[in-house]
Amino acid sequence: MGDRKAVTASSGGFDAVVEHILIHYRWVFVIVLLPLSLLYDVLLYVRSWVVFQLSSAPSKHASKVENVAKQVRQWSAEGARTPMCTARPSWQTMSFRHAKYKKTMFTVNVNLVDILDLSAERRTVRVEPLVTMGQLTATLDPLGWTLPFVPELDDLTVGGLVMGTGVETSSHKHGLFQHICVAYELVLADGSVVQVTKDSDPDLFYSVPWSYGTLGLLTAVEIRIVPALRFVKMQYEPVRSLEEADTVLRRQLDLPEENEFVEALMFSKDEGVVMTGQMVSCVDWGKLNEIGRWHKPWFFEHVRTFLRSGPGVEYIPLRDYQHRHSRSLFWEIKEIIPFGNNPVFRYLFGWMTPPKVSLLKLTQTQAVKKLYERNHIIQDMLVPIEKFKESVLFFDEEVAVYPLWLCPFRLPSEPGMLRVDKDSMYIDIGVYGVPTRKDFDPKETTRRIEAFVSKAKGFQMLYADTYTTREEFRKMFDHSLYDKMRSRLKCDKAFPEVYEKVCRKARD
Ligand SMILES: Cc1cc2nc3c(=O)[nH]c(=O)nc-3n(C[C@H](O)[C@H](O)[C@H](O)COP(=O)(O)OP(=O)(O)OC[C@H]3O[C@@H](n4cnc5c(N)ncnc54)[C@H](O)[C@@H]3O)c2cc1C
Ligand SMILES: NC(=O)C1=CN([C@@H]2O[C@H](COP(=O)(O)OP(=O)(O)OC[C@H]3O[C@@H](n4cnc5c(N)ncnc54)[C@H](OP(=O)(O)O)[C@@H]3O)[C@@H](O)[C@H]2O)C=CC1
Ligand SMILES: CC(C)=CCC[C@@H](C)[C@H]1CC[C@H]2C3=C(CC[C@]12C)[C@@]1(C)CC[C@H](O)C[C@@H]1CC3
Repeated sequence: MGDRKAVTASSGGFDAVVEHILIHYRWVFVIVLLPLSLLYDVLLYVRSWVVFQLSSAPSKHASKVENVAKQVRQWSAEGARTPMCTARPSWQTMSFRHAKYKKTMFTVNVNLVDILDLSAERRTVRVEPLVTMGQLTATLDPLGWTLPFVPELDDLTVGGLVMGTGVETSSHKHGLFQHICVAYELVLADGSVVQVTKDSDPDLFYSVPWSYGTLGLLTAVEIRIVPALRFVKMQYEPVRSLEEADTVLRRQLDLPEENEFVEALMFSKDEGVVMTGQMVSCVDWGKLNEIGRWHKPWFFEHVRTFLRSGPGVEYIPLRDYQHRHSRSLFWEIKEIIPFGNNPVFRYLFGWMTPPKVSLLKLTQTQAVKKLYERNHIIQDMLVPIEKFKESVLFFDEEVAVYPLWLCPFRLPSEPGMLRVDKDSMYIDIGVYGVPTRKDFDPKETTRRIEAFVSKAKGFQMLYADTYTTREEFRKMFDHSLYDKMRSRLKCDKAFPEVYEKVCRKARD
């Protein structure tokens, strides 16, 4: 990775040798982690299986929520000395950083991990906040239902996606994760439990998304579901310039009835592949590609082959499609297991991959962390689709990291943090990897990118590092409804402001 030598040379003697081994041979440790990751998943699986067999989750939900409320009352009885946050340890979460505030705040156990109810009539599923995307697709897809879209990475939780955000390739039709949610159950700062919908309390309903747990503790979410078909018919269309990428993307976005899924990967600023897909129940068996099987190439490498072979069509099982970037952690896995896409490795060990993000986070050493800090960027920027070309060129000048993930999404004009004047089409530009520009500086470069995005009327995803000042942050995100709700719900002492949770200073 990038500047490995510089980091290694910064220490001397024994430390330098250890650091060298940890950085250059991290894959050895990661391979040891693989069976542990698998064991972790198996234990979760057994636990969920037992819960399902006992059908115990729905009947226990109320008492688990009461336990959350009891902790909030206890916080108040103890004098409300420090603000509250969830007790979920930082290493389990889907972001590179660890939240410092977990060590100082009053932590509330929100240990709610089950799927509660599926209603075919209402077309919704009711879940607890720690239910993961992997768990939901494994449950819903075989029953013939699925989420309108499934944010990638199996271990993303419903709570994190509601309080943060989620975006995927059907977002051009369905919007962000908040737009497929119809009701929230929350424990508020006074210990009361409320059920909120768009109609019952619009102010609270619209201010929950992007509030990062700073208005209340989420204990259940009702999410829309749609009928699931077994396969996705995929069309791959290579593009040879940014202009062409823009034209093809817009053409495909103009056909929402035909295209359930729209996504693109740019492999340089002039070369990429636009992918469109529809759910189907019949396949041309000769074109079936079960990309989720353990020995299959990493999905982004598979996509790259269409640059050589030209346009193509194939069929992918639905769940394999929904988790297509999970096995390669988008393309981050190549920094961790450089030979992971080699067929020998895939056939022998592919069934144990990916290593769990949480275990990678838990076991990463200071040396690796520093290396990532200095030579790596993980950012998602949400910009109006009109700014697409300009943004890719800007990212290219600043970091030139490829592949670049492009995911268009619809942003309705609604109250809340993401305020737009009219319903608009945006695009998520995801940059994950080692910048190849020599003058990359984690802070200064990110600040320039943030300023560009803000000027373009865009938004930064906040699981990533934000270096904005409080004023810049408030300019990017509309706080008017949020401030009103914090005052109505008396959040001042109970929860920090969003900025205090997401700014770079709040994270290690
Ligand atoms: C009808 C039905 C009802 C169910 N009801 C419930 C329920 O009430 N409560 C419940 O918790 N589960 C429930 N499940 C989920 C069940 O536990 C999953 O089907 C199973 O856990 C997933 O295993 P898999 O081998 O199919 O997927 P895998 O391919 O092994 O899992 C894919 C990924 O999903 C993630 N994952 C899978 N299951 C879990 C989990 N339980 N927790 C965290 N991550 C997970 C893992 O990270 C893994 O990487 C239900 C399933 C069905 C079919
Ligand atoms: N495809 C996609 O869209 C992807 C999205 N992401 C991002 O990852 C994050 C989700 O990761 P995940 O590990 O699931 O979530 P996290 O545990 O990181 O939680 C994210 C935020 O939500 C708050 N939160 C979570 N659950 C609750 C709850 N029950 N009550 C109150 N607040 C809660 C957390 O508060 P606290 O700090 O108090 O714990 C935290 O501030 C999101 O920010 C998402 O945008 C990442 C990768 C892909
Ligand atoms: C699709 C969207 C919106 C975001 C995808 C983001 C992911 C690529 C990152 C989210 C968490 C990241 C972490 C890592 C790689 C990139 C993510 C998966 C590591 C695994 C990189 C290696 C480190 O040692 C641990 C990191 C944990 C978080």
